[in-house]
Amino acid sequence: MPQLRIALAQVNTCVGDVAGNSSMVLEWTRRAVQDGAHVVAFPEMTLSGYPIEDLTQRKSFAAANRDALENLARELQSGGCGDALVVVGHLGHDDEGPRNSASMLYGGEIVATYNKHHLPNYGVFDEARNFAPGFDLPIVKLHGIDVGIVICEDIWQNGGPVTALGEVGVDMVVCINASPYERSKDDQRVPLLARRATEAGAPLAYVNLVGAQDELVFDGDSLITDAEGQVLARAPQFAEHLLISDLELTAGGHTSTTVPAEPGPMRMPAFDVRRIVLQPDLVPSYEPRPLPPPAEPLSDEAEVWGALVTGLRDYVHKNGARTVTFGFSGGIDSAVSAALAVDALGPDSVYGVSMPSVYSSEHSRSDAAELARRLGCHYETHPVAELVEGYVRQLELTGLAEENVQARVRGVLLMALSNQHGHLVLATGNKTELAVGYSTIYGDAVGAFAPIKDVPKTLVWKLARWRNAAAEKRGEVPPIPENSISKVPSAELRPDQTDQDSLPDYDVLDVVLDGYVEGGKSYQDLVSDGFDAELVERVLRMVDRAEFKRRQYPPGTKITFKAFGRDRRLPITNRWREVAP
Ligand SMILES: Nc1ncnc2c1ncn2[C@@H]1O[C@H](COP(=O)(O)OP(=O)(O)OC[C@H]2O[C@@H]([n+]3cccc(C(=O)O)c3)[C@H](O)[C@@H]2O)[C@@H](O)[C@H]1O
Ligand SMILES: Nc1ncnc2c1ncn2[C@@H]1O[C@H](COP(=O)(O)OP(=O)(O)OP(=O)(O)O)[C@@H](O)[C@H]1O
Ligand SMILES: NC(=O)CC[C@H](N)C(=O)O
Repeated sequence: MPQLRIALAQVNTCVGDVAGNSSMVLEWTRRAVQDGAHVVAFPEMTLSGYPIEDLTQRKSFAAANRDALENLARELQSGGCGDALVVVGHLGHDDEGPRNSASMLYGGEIVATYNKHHLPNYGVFDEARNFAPGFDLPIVKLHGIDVGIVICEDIWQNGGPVTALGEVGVDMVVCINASPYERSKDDQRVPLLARRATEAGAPLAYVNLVGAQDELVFDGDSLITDAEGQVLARAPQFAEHLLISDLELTAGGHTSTTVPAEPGPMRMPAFDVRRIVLQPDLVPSYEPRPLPPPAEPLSDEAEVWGALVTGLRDYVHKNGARTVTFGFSGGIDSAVSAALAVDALGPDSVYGVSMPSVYSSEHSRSDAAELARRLGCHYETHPVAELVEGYVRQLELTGLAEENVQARVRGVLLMALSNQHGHLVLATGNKTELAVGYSTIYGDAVGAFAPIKDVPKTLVWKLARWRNAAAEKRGEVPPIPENSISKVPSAELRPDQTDQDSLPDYDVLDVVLDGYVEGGKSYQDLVSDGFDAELVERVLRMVDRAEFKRRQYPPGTKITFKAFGRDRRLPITNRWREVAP
């Protein structure tokens, strides 16, 4: 039976760094070829990075991609990798406009290019705005094996190129991806891949991007299934990885180049099938190796933690910074943000600041200091009482105006430290606070990046407990002081304030928010679910009114199905309310 050694290069690219991304392809292909790989596949839009948004409109950027691709083909050949089929994603451009393309490089040439057919245009994706769809279906025969190529969304829609490949006949499908992480996404991906492999009647090799780009995190989790959809090999999540597998493939001797005509919206117009033969019937002789054991999927909390660490680390490093600073209040949000920052950047890159006001409790200082001690990060104290008093006296402030000045003075101090020392400022708000507008705009909401902005408050506590338990299991000191987890949450902006003075209990609030924001439920749906009508009305009003605050909040890592921002785009000026006033 013909054998093919395939390498899936699960790499971390950077948007716009065409030269760096090309060097990465060269280096990883060399490694794969040294290990005997015949096919090496890289993720979607490897040369450009993903997503590139309106960079697609820059002809100079498309030209740089084209030059890099041609150079790459030559350099692979001169570097001794010319006998491997290298599949690489890049920005294409032709008479129809920008394309989301995958080219196949072999023998120093670009032997075929496939343009993504299904362009996702929902949630965080705007590909119909950015690309023209493709209808070419190149199938490359290497060592007698027919290899078909598709790109990410092509497997998420019924019909289209995978159906067509199944009908004309292929021996293997390579799917290159930039599939963003969200909780439980692999519950969808794995059955989906199984369905498409069955439809194509061939094994499916799925290579995904890893790393983060602005608010999106790509988890990797590349895998290979057999023709029945059984997982044969699987790469770990949130780590670069070269997954090399020997596949026993049946050479089907397919010759058809026409997809049987079958009317229907998914099949119009027909695909232009082209078969390209690279090495007629040459089957290399080599000793097949057993498949590596598939990587185990992570638990829910481990997966979320991995996503948050990756999102923060790549945002900081890819934007040229090394250090971060933010307020350590002794509360749970800043404690979890600090543990994440230390896991992402190392303790020497994290600068915690305690900024007590006249209303700050003793435990806010001692818990913050204990957090810094456990994490081994930098820590200093800058009291804000006198600075706040200056504003209060001069402007004769009272009530909420006085409360918010405390949060704003802290914001000013952090921005000053950022300017002085070059740290990025982190905003520590969680998804629940963002939903209901429970933060002070230009106060605790200042920052470059908000690592937990898509994490509901109840999940923040769960993650804190999980992170501490994981440390204990490894024989390490749990990073988060128990008191920060168990204390009653408070903004400490006035005497004896607690979050529950202004908000419903977080356990209930998070369920209502999940229904309204992620589930898209109406007021009536939520009342029918059994929630108190007055409570639902109050929560929905808070959410609707806070759009202006969310729009000005810093970017942060998406982990849920519907994160605020690109996933949920609402007008700021908006008089529509779910419940009539
Ligand atoms: N549509 C709109 N577009 C743009 N701006 C709009 C606006 N509507 C109001 N505004 C402006 O927004 C401002 C009011 O918002 P803002 O100043 O934030 O004040 P506000 O939302 O009234 O109060 C902040 C709330 O967050 C709580 N808080 C503060 C600090 C930390 C925490 C925490 O737990 O982490 C919680 C605090 O206890 C209080 O309940 C005003 O200047 C108003 O003019
Ligand atoms: N005394 C303080 N010293 C330093 N930073 C503070 C202080 N109080 C608040 N902050 C900053 O403002 C953010 C908002 O905090 P606040 O205590 O008002 O509410 P919170 O949402 O309960 O957050 P946390 O759980 O971190 O306390 C904190 O996460 C912290 O970064
Ligand atoms: N890059 C893409 O086409 C991604 C879309 C796809 N539905 C996914 O999330 O995996």
